[in-house]
Amino acid sequence: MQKIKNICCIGAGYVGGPTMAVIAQKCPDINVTVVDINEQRINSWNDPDFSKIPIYEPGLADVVKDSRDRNLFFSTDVDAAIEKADIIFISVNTPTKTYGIGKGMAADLKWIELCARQIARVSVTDKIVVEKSTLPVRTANALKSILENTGNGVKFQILSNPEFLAEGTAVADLMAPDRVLIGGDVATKEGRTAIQTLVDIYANWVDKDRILTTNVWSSELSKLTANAFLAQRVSSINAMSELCEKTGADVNEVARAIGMDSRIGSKFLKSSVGFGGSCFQKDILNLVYISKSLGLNEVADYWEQVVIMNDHQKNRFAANIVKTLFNTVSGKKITFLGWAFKKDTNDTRESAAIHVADFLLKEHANIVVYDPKVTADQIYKDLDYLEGNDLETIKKLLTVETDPYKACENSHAIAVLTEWDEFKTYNWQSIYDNMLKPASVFDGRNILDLDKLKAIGFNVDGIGKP
Ligand SMILES: NC(=O)c1ccc[n+]([C@@H]2O[C@H](COP(=O)([O-])OP(=O)(O)OC[C@H]3O[C@@H](n4cnc5c(N)ncnc54)[C@H](O)[C@@H]3O)[C@@H](O)[C@H]2O)c1
Ligand SMILES: O=c1ccn([C@@H]2O[C@H](COP(=O)(O)OP(=O)(O)O[C@H]3O[C@H](CO)[C@@H](O)[C@H](O)[C@H]3O)[C@@H](O)[C@H]2O)c(=O)[nH]1
Repeated sequence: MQKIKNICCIGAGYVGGPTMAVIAQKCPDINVTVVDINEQRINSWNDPDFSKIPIYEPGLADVVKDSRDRNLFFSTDVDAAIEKADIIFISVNTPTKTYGIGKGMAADLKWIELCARQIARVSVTDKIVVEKSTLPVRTANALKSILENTGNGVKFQILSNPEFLAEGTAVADLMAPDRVLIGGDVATKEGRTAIQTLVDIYANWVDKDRILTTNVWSSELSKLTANAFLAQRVSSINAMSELCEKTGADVNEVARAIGMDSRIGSKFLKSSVGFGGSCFQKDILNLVYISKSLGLNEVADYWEQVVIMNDHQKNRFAANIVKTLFNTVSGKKITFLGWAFKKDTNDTRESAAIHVADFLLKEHANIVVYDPKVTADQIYKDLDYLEGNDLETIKKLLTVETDPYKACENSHAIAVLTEWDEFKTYNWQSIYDNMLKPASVFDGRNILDLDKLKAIGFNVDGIGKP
């Protein structure tokens, strides 16, 4: 078996950065170089102040501190890292296509293909190429064709090793994963050897029973399937939340009751303003697109409903704010607590907050946002790309505060968009005293004690609450 000395990871994002930091910490004999074309991002990873690394994840700064400049390196020199690597992880973004065939559905594989062509051009020794990005099933075929047809005659083995970490718990998930999935060419000896090489790396800290090996297509499809199932649970409980509101049932009680059935399980049953994040919607739409492309229309429709339900949930949360505030929010100050798509991350991609803000801005509301980890710059960027929005107007209507109490002052209503723990510990009496009356709270995460808020004098609205 080949002794692995150098690993390269292309893409220093939410997956590449944390994943490689953990590999470097757990495998001190291997040099791990994470490369990216985004110079600013690489500079932040190399910042002498570890609190300034570009991704906020509990525990991540310490892991990076442990290995950086010892056997963990961040660089923009992609060619050099590829050249010396035995294993290359591709961990670049694969967002939904915004143009051409498959627009709004298919995964955009532009960056994946660029990586493959660069690996082929630069490589002068045999390499194992690992798909770490989430990819449509059968992408390994396209990679193989590019690597073999544009390369220098060296041999490539392609593995699929999807990442299952969730943001906010990335380090814990990487340290103790439920499973590590490795797909490869099980039909050939070289394929099996490549699979074993990657198994051996993970086996440095992951129990062998949790390392699963499959054929490459099963591995690629399992990633999309896992996200579809997880998102489906959220949409399912959110669908029930609307029914709860109409019938006097409480969605938390329903979730608890069904979750105690061991066949259903209690996780991922938290009703919310809707799921966000860069993965769920993108991956389901990709699954829908693949199914449609294969003529499986019923399969496509089944999964598309998960996204349709999620859009409905975000819309009805925003519409309920307007309705409750006497059918007009024009000129009214509404405070958003939270902007990130979930707690313990500074990631805002597809956050429900963006959608709710867009809805309320179209109703001419004045919005003030407080989020403990998201910058004002990021918030404006998130709104800038929405169709029909003009940033100058938005900046007049939406402001960002770094003090939550100030953000709530003189406001008509507070909407909780992210489940940050600190929101639970605020002095809600003092917040109430400084708001306009009637003062409303719309808890899009069901984290606040609504009875207590009601006793203070707030009008309260939770998700799926009678
Ligand atoms: N974010 C998550 O929690 C998560 C979890 C599991 C899987 N995934 C999947 O992992 C992949 C990466 O996701 P992410 O959230 O880390 O994305 P990201 O946007 O945070 O990072 C991707 C990085 O790749 C870089 N990049 C793009 N093309 C490049 C090229 N040709 N050469 C060098 N660098 C290049 C970009 O500059 C960017 O910094 C996606 O396929 C995603 O679906 C994400
Ligand atoms: O009961 C729940 C659970 C989650 N959510 C929301 O769902 C979204 C996604 O949450 P989560 O799955 O925890 O975070 P992600 O970082 O998006 O992780 C998902 O997407 C990743 C990218 O593919 C996968 O690797 C992970 O396994 C998968 O959980 C967030 O907006 C959550 O607030 C709920 O509303 N209710």
